[in-house]
Amino acid sequence: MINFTQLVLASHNAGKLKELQAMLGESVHLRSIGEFSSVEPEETGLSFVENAILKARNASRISGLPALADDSGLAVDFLGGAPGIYSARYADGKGDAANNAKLLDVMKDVPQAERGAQFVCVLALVRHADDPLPILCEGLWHGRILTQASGEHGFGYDPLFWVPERECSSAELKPSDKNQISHRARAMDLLRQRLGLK
Ligand SMILES: O=c1nc[nH]c2c1ncn2[C@H]1C[C@H](O)[C@@H](COP(=O)(O)OP(=O)(O)OP(=O)(O)O)O1
Ligand SMILES: [Mg+2]
Repeated sequence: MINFTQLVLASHNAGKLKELQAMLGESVHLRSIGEFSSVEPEETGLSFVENAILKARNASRISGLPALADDSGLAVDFLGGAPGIYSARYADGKGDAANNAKLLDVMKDVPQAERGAQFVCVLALVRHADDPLPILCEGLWHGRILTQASGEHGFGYDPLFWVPERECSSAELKPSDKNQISHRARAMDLLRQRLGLK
């Protein structure tokens, strides 16, 4: 049984921490791995699943506690699923603004009908660093890539992601609304079911 009062989030991304903590509610306190180490592991996997497990094991090893990791990204149909697991590194580690500028540029002549994309989130939970049976949950969120940035909320590619069911960008959604329908919300819903938290 996992002691949830001491669950470590294997992420250095403040946006993820905020969203995941809001979804989990007050019963579980997520501690950031940043409290234990500022060194980020190299994400050497070839899939979201591999990177999520790698990050969870690393955080559990460093903290000595059960760990939850989130590996996520944006898969653009026109780009054959890129940037995918490389979403955070799309503009060579120059950050969200540079990633977004590069995506807008690459997609600038692509017609509406071919601008489909999905956000992907894989959550991995390990009870300890060598856990042979990580819990894995995946969530997808379908939308389209906008031709210009819009909205101030969220993080990452949110200003470029059109949400058809709400007719606005992901960065225009109230955080509490994004947290009900996003790829991360879907993955977290499955995780809560697996853990018997709902
Ligand atoms: O809801 C989202 N809204 C907008 N953008 C998002 C979202 N979810 C993931 N993304 C983007 C951000 C980053 O470019 C990449 C995740 O990369 P990813 O390696 O999983 O996270 P990260 O490096 O920021 O933090 P960490 O690895 O420490 O958890 O996908
Ligand atoms: Mg990362």
